[in-house]
Amino acid sequence: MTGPAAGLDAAHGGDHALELAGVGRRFGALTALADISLKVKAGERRAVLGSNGAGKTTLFNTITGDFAPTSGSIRFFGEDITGFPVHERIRRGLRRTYQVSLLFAGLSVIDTIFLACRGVSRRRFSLRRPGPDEPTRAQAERIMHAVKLDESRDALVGALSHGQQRQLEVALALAGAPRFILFDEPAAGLSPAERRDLVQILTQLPAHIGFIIIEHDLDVALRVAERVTMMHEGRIFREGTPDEIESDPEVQAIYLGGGHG
Ligand SMILES: Nc1ncnc2c1ncn2[C@@H]1O[C@H](COP(=O)(O)OP(=O)(O)OP(=O)(O)O)[C@@H](O)[C@H]1O
Repeated sequence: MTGPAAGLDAAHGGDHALELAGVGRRFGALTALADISLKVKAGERRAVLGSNGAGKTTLFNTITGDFAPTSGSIRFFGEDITGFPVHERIRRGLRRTYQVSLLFAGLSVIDTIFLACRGVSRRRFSLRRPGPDEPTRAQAERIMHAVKLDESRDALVGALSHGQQRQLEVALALAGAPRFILFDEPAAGLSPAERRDLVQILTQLPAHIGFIIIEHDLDVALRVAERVTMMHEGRIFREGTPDEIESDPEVQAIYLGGGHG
């Protein structure tokens, strides 16, 4: 094995952040996910692509615990989390972002990030007012810098551009000590300049934080991911490097709408 994945194998003793074995999810008669087996190494950056209704968001919901799978098992850093509630998965370092914004318009950027850091810290139930040198304040400042929002530090969330709000959502996923993040279409609705910022933010995340990104913008997905998993009608039908996926005729036929390049 060569490239970034080889180093990861050595560094993590072959450990996987995520291991899905035979995961399925039905909604009544509809099979949204069928027999999904997927391994993502610790620190790996993976894109999951597929047309509308392929099952990508359902896949995220089963990993986070929002939906229980109807079959199969899910391991997170070796631990079977299949039956765990959402908060137990968060406690172990799993994070996600949503397609639809869940931000509070009336809070400032720094307060939003601070509260997110506080919410996942062990001091969240403390009755003492946090002081100016409280460690979560410093963490909030670092995260704000990592998502390029320094200049909007005291702006209200409702006054941010759509792109800045998406950057803030990435910040929320970085609160606490994330080990793995699920990004659900973070580039949706962004301008070309905002997309470039997002690519930079994602590629500059600390190396130990792995992620899966669902993204319709191929340019973004293939630039930030080391490996790509293609889904179609609830199943995985291809996995490979961005180059392999981009030049695959079947991928082109199904996902890129024909044109066997
Ligand atoms: N809560 C639900 N109840 C019933 N059916 C659902 C539910 N969530 C998803 N589905 C169905 O499961 C299938 C997969 O949907 P899913 O949202 O996972 O696809 P997707 O690949 O994320 O699509 P998109 O790119 O449009 O977000 C679809 O047929 C969808 O209608």
